[in-house]
Amino acid sequence: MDTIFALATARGKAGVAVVRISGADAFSVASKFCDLPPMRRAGVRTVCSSDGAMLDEALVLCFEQGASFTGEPVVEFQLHGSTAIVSAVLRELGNTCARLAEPGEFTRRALENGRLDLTQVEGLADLIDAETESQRLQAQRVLSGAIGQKVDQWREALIRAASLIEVTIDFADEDVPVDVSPEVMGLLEGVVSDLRQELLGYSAAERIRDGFEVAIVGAPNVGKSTLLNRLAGREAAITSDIAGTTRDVIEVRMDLGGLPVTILDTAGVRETEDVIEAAGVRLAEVRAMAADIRVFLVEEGSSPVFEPKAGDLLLKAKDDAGLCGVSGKTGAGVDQLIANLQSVLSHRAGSAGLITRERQRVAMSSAVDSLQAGIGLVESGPDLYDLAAEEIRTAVRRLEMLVGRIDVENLLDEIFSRFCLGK
Ligand SMILES: Nc1nc2c(c(=O)[nH]1)N(C=O)[C@@H](CNc1ccc(C(=O)N[C@@H](CCC(=O)O)C(=O)O)cc1)CN2
Ligand SMILES: Nc1nc2c(ncn2[C@@H]2O[C@H](COP(=O)(O)OP(=O)(O)OP(=O)(O)O)[C@@H](O)[C@H]2O)c(=O)[nH]1
Ligand SMILES: [K+]
Repeated sequence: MDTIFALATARGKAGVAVVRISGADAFSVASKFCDLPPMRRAGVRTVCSSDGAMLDEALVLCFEQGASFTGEPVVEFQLHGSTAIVSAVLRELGNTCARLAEPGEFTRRALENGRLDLTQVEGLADLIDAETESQRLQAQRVLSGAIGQKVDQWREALIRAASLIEVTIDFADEDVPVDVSPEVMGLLEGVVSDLRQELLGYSAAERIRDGFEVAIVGAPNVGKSTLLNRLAGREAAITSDIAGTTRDVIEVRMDLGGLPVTILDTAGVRETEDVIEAAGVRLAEVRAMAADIRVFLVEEGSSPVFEPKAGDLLLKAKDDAGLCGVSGKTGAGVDQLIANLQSVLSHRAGSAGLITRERQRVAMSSAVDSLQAGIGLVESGPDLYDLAAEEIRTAVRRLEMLVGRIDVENLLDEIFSRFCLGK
């Protein structure tokens, strides 16, 4: 396998830039640039090009095979974070037998060497993307390997269930010594109930990953864009006293007490002859209905533009004193609105479980399907035990796919192409 290298830190000026080399030839490649310090002991070294010219005074760090992030021999050059130094070092590395890594290739090697399972790889990708506290905590839980640990327990229970059944099949026409079905049913039902519990936490976890959506809705000119701008702390949307100003859906991403939230400003809802405005109104309704919460701005004496759902907030519009509503203009009531949104959303976020991706959900729910089929077959009696065992083995395979132990080659390109270079 090739020895690879890449800049591991972000491109551009920085205090320090880390260039990582991984692969069987990492030490011989790196030793062309300087003497290598002992394993896992940072050493200050003058890093030189092949013609002996100094490139940088750097910290150098070596990791031995089997005890590095990738599992391969790894060398890190911790350089001054100068774009010129980084370019020179990468150029010189290109003249060795090593080649530039593809995005995610270090992590791919960590997966191939069993340092991480596939869910951990996904957790790592989410950790790199995490922008809020809830995203960080969720990604770290997944990166810790918690899903893999559960899969190991479930797998053990299912393999025991399958082997109990198989013993019975082998006894076919003779007298079966004991009825295994109670124990088998107990094992299968236990796993199904655990899997169902995990599936219940998916939608909240997926929200934490992608962000919750809050739509501001109301009649034209009630002050939706002004409120959005107040929440965003900047002029994200055009405001004016002309009704029908906003036509597209305007999105502002915010960190609401650690939760990722996208606030949507939508077109004011009214009957209109203007075809473009009418299209905006339809879009507003569709997006607002799909959001997690709607904030209705309602003027004195009017009613909400459409039926609120449970958990939606109804506020008096343009309540400049903030007595029972909100004013984007003065800011009155805005802190209370933020607190209310935060409380509703953190309640929903609280039900998040371990699985955060559609791929993981599909693997788990197809395992549940097989196990339910298996349970039905076990209930029908020993004649169908061979089919039941087959369903249980299918469920085991689904769980092994979940952690990437089997059948994932076709998923990897897709997963790793989204990684940044150097990860
Ligand atoms: N400089 C640097 N910082 C970094 C990384 C890196 O690669 N380089 N990481 C990259 O993502 C993260 C740390 N991840 C790592 C995970 C495992 C090992 C490692 O060498 N593990 C060995 C030894 C453990 C030990 O010393 O106790 C092992 O598990 O056998 C290194 C980095 C974040 N910070
Ligand atoms: N007094 C008062 N005026 C406000 C408040 N919010 C907005 N306005 C004014 O009301 C007018 C409409 O505000 P916008 O924020 O554009 O209203 P909108 O609901 O986004 O309007 P559309 O995009 O047309 O649906 C502007 O002239 C604002 O300055 C408020 O809280 N108090
Ligand atoms: K307006």
